[in-house]
Amino acid sequence: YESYEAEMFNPDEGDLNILEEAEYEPPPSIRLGRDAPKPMGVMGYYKCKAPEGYPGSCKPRATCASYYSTSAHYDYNKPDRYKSCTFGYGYRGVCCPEVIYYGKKPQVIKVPYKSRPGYDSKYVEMTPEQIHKAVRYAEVEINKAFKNDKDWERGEDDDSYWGNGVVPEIYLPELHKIGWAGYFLVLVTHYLSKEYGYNPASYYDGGLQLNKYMHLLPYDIQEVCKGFHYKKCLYSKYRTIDGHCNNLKVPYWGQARTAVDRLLVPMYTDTVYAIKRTPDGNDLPHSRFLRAQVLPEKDVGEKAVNMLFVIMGQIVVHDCSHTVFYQGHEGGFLDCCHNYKGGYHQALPKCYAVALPPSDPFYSKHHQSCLNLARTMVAPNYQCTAGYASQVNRQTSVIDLSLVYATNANESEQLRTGKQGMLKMSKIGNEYMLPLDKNAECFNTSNGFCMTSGDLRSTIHPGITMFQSILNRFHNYCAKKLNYLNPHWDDEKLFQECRKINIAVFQHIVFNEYLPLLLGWNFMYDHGLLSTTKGYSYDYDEDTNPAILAEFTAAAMRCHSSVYGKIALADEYYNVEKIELLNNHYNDPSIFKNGDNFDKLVRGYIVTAQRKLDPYYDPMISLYLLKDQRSFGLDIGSFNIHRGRDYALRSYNDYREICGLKRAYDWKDFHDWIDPKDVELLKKHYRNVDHVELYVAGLMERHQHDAVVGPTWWCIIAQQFKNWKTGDRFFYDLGDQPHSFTLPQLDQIRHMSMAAILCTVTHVKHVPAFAFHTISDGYVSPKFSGFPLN
Ligand code: HEM
Repeated sequence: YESYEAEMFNPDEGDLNILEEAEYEPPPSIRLGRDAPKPMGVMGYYKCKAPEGYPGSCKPRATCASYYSTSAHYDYNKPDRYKSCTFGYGYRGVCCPEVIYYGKKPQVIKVPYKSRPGYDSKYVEMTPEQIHKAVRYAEVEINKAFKNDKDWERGEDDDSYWGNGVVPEIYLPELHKIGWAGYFLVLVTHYLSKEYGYNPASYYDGGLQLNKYMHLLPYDIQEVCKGFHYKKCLYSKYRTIDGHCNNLKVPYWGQARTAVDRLLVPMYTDTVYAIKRTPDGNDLPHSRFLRAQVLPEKDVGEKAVNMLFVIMGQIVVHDCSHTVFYQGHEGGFLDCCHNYKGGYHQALPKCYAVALPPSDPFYSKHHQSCLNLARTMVAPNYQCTAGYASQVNRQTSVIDLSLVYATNANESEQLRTGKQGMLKMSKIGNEYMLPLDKNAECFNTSNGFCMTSGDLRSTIHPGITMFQSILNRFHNYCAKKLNYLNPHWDDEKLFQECRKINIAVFQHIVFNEYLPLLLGWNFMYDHGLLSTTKGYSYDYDEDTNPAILAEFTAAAMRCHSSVYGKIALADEYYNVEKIELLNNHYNDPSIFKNGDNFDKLVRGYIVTAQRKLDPYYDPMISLYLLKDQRSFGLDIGSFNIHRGRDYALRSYNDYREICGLKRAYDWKDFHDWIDPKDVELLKKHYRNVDHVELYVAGLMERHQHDAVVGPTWWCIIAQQFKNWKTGDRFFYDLGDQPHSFTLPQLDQIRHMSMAAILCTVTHVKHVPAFAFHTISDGYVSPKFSGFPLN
C-alpha cells in the first residue's frame, strides 16, 4: 500500500504529504481498550491517518458519511477537520476512519438488572387453588372491562374518532386475541398480588409462568399462550414476514404483536397496570397544563441536520414500533371523553383522556374540555407469566422495513403485484407513489385519494408518504435489475432477494448516516454501534432481545419537538418556491396529485433545517396536530406526557442513574445537564426531584457534544440501537451466517447512501452527498437560497 494524507482540503492546491506506513500508530485512547488494532487498509483504497488520529483509508467523501457528515467532523468553516487525500487514479477523497470488528463492545447501560432502581423480584409461591380463584376473578372482570364499552364505541365517521389512536388499528382478529389475553393476565396478576401478596415484578426472574398451569386457563387464553411456544424454526435465508425465528433460541423475540421490553420495572400505581401517579400516591402535574407551561411553543432552529433527517427518524420508528391503542369491543373507536369528568379516574379502564383546564390558553378559545386518548393495549409476556402489564407492539421490532412489507402474510400479499418480485405502486403524473387505496386511512378532505403500505401511518404527513414511496421504488428498481440479470428467478425469489437488499441498504443508511448524526460518531465507535467499513462484524448475540424498549418508544425517541411546522417545495436549484403549513397536510396526500411536487418536496426536506430537539414545539404539531376540517388540532406534547404515565415509566432520576449520571437528591443536582431556569420550572410543577418525568426533563437536557440529544436520551436510544444491531441475526454486515452477504456484495451495499438512493429513484438531479446534513452556503448551487428559520 501507499499511504497519503493531506493536511487540509484545498481545491486550488491539493498537495499531499506522504505518510510512511510504519509511522502510523493509533493513540492508545482509541484502541477501544481491548484488542490493539492492527495497521489497516481496504483493498483498493490507500491507508491514511484520519482526523483525531484514527486509522483510515482514502475513499470518496460520499462513502464516509458516518464520520464526515456529523457536525463536529464536517464543517466547511473549519477545514482543518477535513482530511483530503487521493485514491484510485488520482481522485480526491477523504481520509475515512476505518471500522473493523475488534470483538464485542460494552453495553451502553452497564448497570446490571439486579442493581437497577425499582428492582425487587422477590418471588412468592402461588398454589393452584389461588391461581384458579384469580382466573375466575379475571373471567368476570374482563367481560366488564372489555364488553361494557358500547356507550363509548363510535363509527369512523363520528367526530370523536379523531385523535383517538390517530389511525384505525384495524382490529386484526389476532391482535384482538392478544389484547384480550394480555388484559386477562393483568387481571389475574392484580388479584394474586392484592389477595396473596404475589410480586408482579418477579416476572423479571421468571415469576409465575402460567403456561405451566395451562389447564386452569380459559381456552382462548391457552391458545394465545401456546402460540408463543409451539413455533418451529425452519432454515430460511430470508426473514419471516412477522419476524418470528429471527432468534432461533427464543423464536418470538422481535416478532410482531408481542410485548415491549423495559429497562426498568414500571411504576404502575397498583404495581400491575393502574396509571402512574407519584410514588406517594398523589396526582402528577396536569399533563396539558404542564405541557403549556414547561414545554411551550417557541421557534428554535438547529444548524446541523435537516428535515429529511427528522423524517428518517420517524421512518425508523414506524419500522420498529407501533404500539396499539385500545378500541371498542366491536372494533369501533372509543370516545374516551364521553362521561369523563376530569381527574385521575377515567370513564373506562381502556381510556386515558386528557382533561383540558378551563383556563387553557388555546383550547378554551375553541370550547374544548377534553382530548380523546385511549390506553395502549397490553400483551401477554412470553411465558404467559403473571407480571406487570407490557404494551403490545404491532410491528416487528428489528429494523427490517416492516413498514414497507407489512407484518402478516395476507397484508404482505396485498402489497405485491405477484409478478417479477415487484411491489404495487401507483403512477401519478410522472411519479411512482405508494399504491392508491381509497379505503386506507385518510381524512375526508382527501376525497379518497389515499395510499396504502405495510404500515397504517403512511399518509400521516407528506414527508412519510414521500419516504415510503422512495423505499417502494428502490425495491422495484432492484427487482427490475435482478430480473434482468437472473431471468430464471421467479416472483418469490426476486421479491425476497430485493427485500433482503432493501433492508440491508436501509440498515446501512441508519447506522452509517442517521445514527452518527443523532448520537455522534465517537460515541458510536466506543460502543461498537458503527457498522464495519471492511470485513464482517461478528457481534450477533442470541441472548439479546431486540424488542422495542418502553422507554425508547414512549419517551426518548419521541423527537416531536424537532419537527418544523412548514413544508418547503424547492426548485431544481434548491430555491424555495412555496411554503405549505404542515397542519393542512395531515392524513391527506393530495399534495402529490401534482406529480411535480414529489421532487420539490424531496429538495424541500433537504433544504429545511430541523428544529432543535429541545423543550419547545412548533404549534403545527403541538396545537394543530392531525388537524382536519376543524380550526384546531391535538397536542402531541400532552399525549407524550400522558403516554409516559400510561406506560408507567420510572422517574427521570432513575434513568439518570442507569445512564451513568449523578442521581439528584436536590434540585441543584440537575444543573449538570439542565439549565437552572428550566430546573426552576420543574421545581414549580413537581414536588420532588423523584417525581420529575423522563419525557419532560429529557427534552431539557443540554446536548452531548457531537449529538443532537442530551445524555439520558442518548443512552436509552443507543441501548435500543445496540440491541437492534446485536440482537438481529440478519443484521446486514454480520458474517458467518448462512444468509450473510458475500464480501463483494457487502462492499456494494456500503457504497449506498441516502443521496445515492435519491439519485437512483427520484428525478432530483443534484443531491448533497450527505443528504441529512443541512446545506452549507454555496454547496448545492450558487443559487441556493436556503429556507428561512428564525
Ligand atoms: C409531523 C411529524 C410527526 C407526527 C404528526 C407524529 C405523530 C405522532 C402521533 C400522533 C403519535 C401517537 C402519540 C400517542 O398517542 O402516544 C406518535 C407516536 C410516536 N412518534 Fe411521532 N409524529 C411525528 C414525528 C415523529 C418523529 C420525527 C419521531 C422520531 C424521530 C417520532 C417518534 C414517535 C414515537 C417513538 C412514537 C411512539 C410510537 C409507538 O407508539 O409505537 N414522531 N407520533
